[in-house]
Amino acid sequence: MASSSVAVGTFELRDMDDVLQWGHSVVRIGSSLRPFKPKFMCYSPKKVSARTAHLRTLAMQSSFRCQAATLEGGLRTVHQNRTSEERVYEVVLKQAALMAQRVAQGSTSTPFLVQDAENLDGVLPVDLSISFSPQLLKEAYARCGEVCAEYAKTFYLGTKLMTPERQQAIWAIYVWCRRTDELVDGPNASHITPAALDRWEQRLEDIYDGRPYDMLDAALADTVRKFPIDIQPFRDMIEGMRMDLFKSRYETFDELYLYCYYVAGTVGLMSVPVMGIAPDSKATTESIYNAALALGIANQLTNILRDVGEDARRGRIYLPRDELAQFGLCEDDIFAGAVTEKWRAFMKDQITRARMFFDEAEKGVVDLDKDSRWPVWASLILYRQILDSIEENDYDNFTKRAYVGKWKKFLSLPAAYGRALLHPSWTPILAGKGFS
Ligand SMILES: CC(C)=CCC/C(C)=C/CC/C(C)=C/CC/C(C)=C/[C@@H]1[C@@H](COP(=O)(O)OP(=O)(O)O)[C@]1(C)CC/C=C(\C)CC/C=C(\C)CCC=C(C)C
Repeated sequence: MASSSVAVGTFELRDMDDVLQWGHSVVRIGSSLRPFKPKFMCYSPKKVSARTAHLRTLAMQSSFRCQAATLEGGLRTVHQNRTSEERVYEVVLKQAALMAQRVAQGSTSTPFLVQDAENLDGVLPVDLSISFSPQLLKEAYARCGEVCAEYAKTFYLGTKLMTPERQQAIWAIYVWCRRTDELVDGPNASHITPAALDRWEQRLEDIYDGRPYDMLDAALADTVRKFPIDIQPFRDMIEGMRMDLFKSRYETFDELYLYCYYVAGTVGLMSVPVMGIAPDSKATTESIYNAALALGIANQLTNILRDVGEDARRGRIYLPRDELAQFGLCEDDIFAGAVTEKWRAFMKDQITRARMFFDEAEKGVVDLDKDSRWPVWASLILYRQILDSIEENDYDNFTKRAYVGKWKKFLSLPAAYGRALLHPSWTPILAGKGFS
């Protein structure tokens, strides 16, 4: 799309006001009856009480009004006076609007059909004239499944519970994310330049235009043709990899939040349209996307807290410099790697914040389609336990790698399965009884 406006059905969304107005009304169509107020997380773990939802909404809307959102420009456009969270929220709104369009058209529990794409003119850049050979696609998806099984065995097993269309789509997305990550984290990372990432982005555009470069790309091209997955989260993940090329220090949590969105929050946004929303969910599409975003952020924060020592040995510090300073710490303390009382206090705060993001994510899992809940719960529970393990290591994340042992992992699976059985309509009854 070349313009800054987005056509959704018969609507033309020109700026953020339009998106807010349209999004807030449309996301409530069908099963989504409760208006959703964006609840921004509190950046400072010290101020857990946070601002009121009313103030948050007002602040967000007035800042949105001041600056018409350039949706197409994504997050690369310069946005003054807005927090990263507000900027990322624009992307959430756009994804939710796309998905809501799908909800308005019928059930989300079946794959998005190609003919539905005609009703989203301009939103999904699909070329309906292109069709891939079914045999090639079968092989392509099978290869994606193999890669997924090799890198993420437990997660792969979880996807086996999903419908064949969904599991294949998740594998294709997984493989693209893994390959993107490998560009800056894999064996050839030292040869990767911004120009190489630009080429990777061009290849992504080609995937969306129905011109895949190899068979793994073909699987993704087929997936984005079947499901209402917008290109923006994919572009943003590449942007995160660009950030990793030149940035090795983070001044504030706001900077870190943006990085976490780029490399992990995006995964949540890509996954929701495939996983689907439970037909009996009463939640708004927007709130479910928000939960998915929160899970990505929580995972990435956990990853960062686990890998402090390893990252420091590569010259990288992801922990916000201003928050370190609040605890009387500086980057030399990280390189020295001493577990002091100051360090423990700092880590406790960081862990509290990561858990807040997990809590936010948990609220949305129940609203996913029933077959998709188990792998999400499994990955959430397993990743969340890494935080417990950092505590068990007495906050020594310089020399010890926090991990979840085989037995704990094994026991988490039935726990995840049990939670996945929870029905969206049961949550009001179970809330307050320790099941939230
Ligand atoms: C069910 C499920 C988890 C689906 C997601 C599948 C998927 C497409 C995963 C792609 C993951 C990937 C390869 C991302 C590339 C960037 C990256 C490496 C991010 C880090 C992941 C962990 O990486 P790594 O393998 O290096 O970790 P280990 O060292 O082995 O521990 C991240 C930390 C981010 C991963 C982010 C997610 C999995 C997002 C999950 C959110 C959802 C699936 C949305 C769920 C919906 C609701 C409503 C809660």
